[in-house]
Amino acid sequence: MSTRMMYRSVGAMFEPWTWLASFGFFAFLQQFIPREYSSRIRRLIRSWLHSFNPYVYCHVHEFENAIPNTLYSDTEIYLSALTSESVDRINLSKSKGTKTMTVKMAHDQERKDKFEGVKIEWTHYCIERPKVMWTARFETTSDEKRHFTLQIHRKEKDVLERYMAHIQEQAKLLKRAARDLRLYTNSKSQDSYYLQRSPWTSVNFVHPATFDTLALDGDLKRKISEDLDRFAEGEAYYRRVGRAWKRGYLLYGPPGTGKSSMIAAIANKMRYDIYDLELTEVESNVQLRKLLLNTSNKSVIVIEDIDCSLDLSGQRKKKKKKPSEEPNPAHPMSKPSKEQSKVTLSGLLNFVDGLWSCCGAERIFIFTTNYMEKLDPALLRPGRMDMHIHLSYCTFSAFQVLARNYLQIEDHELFDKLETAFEGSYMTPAEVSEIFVAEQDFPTRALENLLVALDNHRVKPSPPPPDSDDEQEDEKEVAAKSTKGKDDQEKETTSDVIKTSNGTIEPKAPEKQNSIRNKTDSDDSPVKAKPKGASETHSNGTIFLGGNFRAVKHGDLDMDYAHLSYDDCDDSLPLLTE
Ligand SMILES: Nc1ncnc2c1ncn2[C@@H]1O[C@H](COP(=O)(O)OP(=O)(O)OP(=O)(O)O)[C@@H](O)[C@H]1O
Repeated sequence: MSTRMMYRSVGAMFEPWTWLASFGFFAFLQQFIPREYSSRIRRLIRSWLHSFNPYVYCHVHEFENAIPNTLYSDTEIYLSALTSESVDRINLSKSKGTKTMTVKMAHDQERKDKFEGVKIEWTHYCIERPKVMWTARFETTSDEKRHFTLQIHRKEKDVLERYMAHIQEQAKLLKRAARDLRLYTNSKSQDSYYLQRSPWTSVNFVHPATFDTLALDGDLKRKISEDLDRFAEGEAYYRRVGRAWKRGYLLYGPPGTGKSSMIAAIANKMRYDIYDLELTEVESNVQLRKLLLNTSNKSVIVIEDIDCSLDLSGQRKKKKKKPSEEPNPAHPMSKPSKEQSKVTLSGLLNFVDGLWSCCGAERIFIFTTNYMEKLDPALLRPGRMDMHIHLSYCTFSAFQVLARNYLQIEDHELFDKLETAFEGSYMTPAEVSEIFVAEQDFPTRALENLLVALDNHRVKPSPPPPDSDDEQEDEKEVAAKSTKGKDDQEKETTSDVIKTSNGTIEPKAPEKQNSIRNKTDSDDSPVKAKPKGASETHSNGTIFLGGNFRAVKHGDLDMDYAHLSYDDCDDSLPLLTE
């Protein structure tokens, strides 16, 4: 070790008190002076030395009373992420099965940091101590004691508390960013489902979608991103208001508009694992609950195409079977009928916001559907899904994101033509991106092909016919109820505007706009009748309405809430007038 290094490691980096101790000064003192005097001399020397030293020192040990000190690991993560030119040695490690490498500060390395304008210096120490292991062979091993020492000017030490809180916060974010994500499935086709200890099987989740690559209306993207940030930071808030720390999003829109991509982007942003729940594989409400209990915190629980997963809309209306028709569970040959063993709507609702859903924290539930109007209103009720996010056909601004990602162009002479062509055309982002992938090296050709394709997509794709008799019955029922009580019913609205919470009104092309609806507890008032063409602002100030949306009141059982459906929904739904 060079003299300079020696000086650094033993002297300059230690506080003066430690410096003296390291030279055995006090041991020497104790040998010649009686104990009571030596400790007094120690105290005097210490205060004398401190009066010269402008710094205070703070030690963060790896263990406190043999218990791991979380402040040490947070500091380690935080400091390892700080770039420093003075670093000449670092420790690298990687565990089996992880994709990320860990960078740690080596012994005697220092890092300089600045917080609120105050300079802070850190040094890492690993002190090796020989240790005898009482094994059969009397092995001698070494035991490392590690700690960080922080040096800060005496006058500035008031920032310490805030600084340490900042370190913990940053370490939390860094830990989250370094996590390997997993994608879980409950699909039985994987391995022998029943032989596994967990009802989920998983693979590493690596998906390139991010909020930057999502082709969405910029405003919508910002709103979702901010909502997620608020949620991630919301532990104290959720505790204060007495709500479970979870959030629900319903993504709806035609196929190929980015619902799955958005789920991946959300998981990547939050660094949450994804639990892709295949509802058709779940045999009972009890099994559904078990699946929920086996999910981890910080996770996204997804049910894709919820309208196709189960016949949720019809189940509540199914007639009760006569006792003679019910299978007898006591009978040895009796098998549960398909209907009996399947998940029910109430089972699913409990899964989302029942008591069991609160066992855990930081969970995001996401349901997706291509046909919002097929969903049971109970699923749409405020409090269940906090946000309804409409992903729709590609707009010019969404196209610009795709052009940047796929063709790496920000501008082009054909952009003006394309902007006009996007109006009144119904192409999904998936269709646009397919054209771009095919011509990825020829941007001009890609844009020309897109112009032709936009022209061929002037007719709006029609919605699929109702799936089942049940559905038609449902709709008839809704229609019958709607005409009965006209007083509290809603009206058709053909407004082409969206009113924002700050009062501005923006023109919107119907069905071409991604929209978002906040569903909060204050949002449960029935939709009032509105004159034709009116837009609506909810009591919570959230925008919604526009285009040819039609307000529909669900008079179903416990429904006290109305949702807004498309203008292209089944015409058997009555237009509601005052
Ligand atoms: N909004 C978007 N932003 C970026 N890429 C998109 C978007 N929408 C679709 N794509 C592209 O199209 C492909 C299909 O999109 P995705 O699977 O996310 O759509 P979806 O709405 O989930 O469709 P489905 O309802 O059929 O499941 C994706 O791989 C992605 O590349």
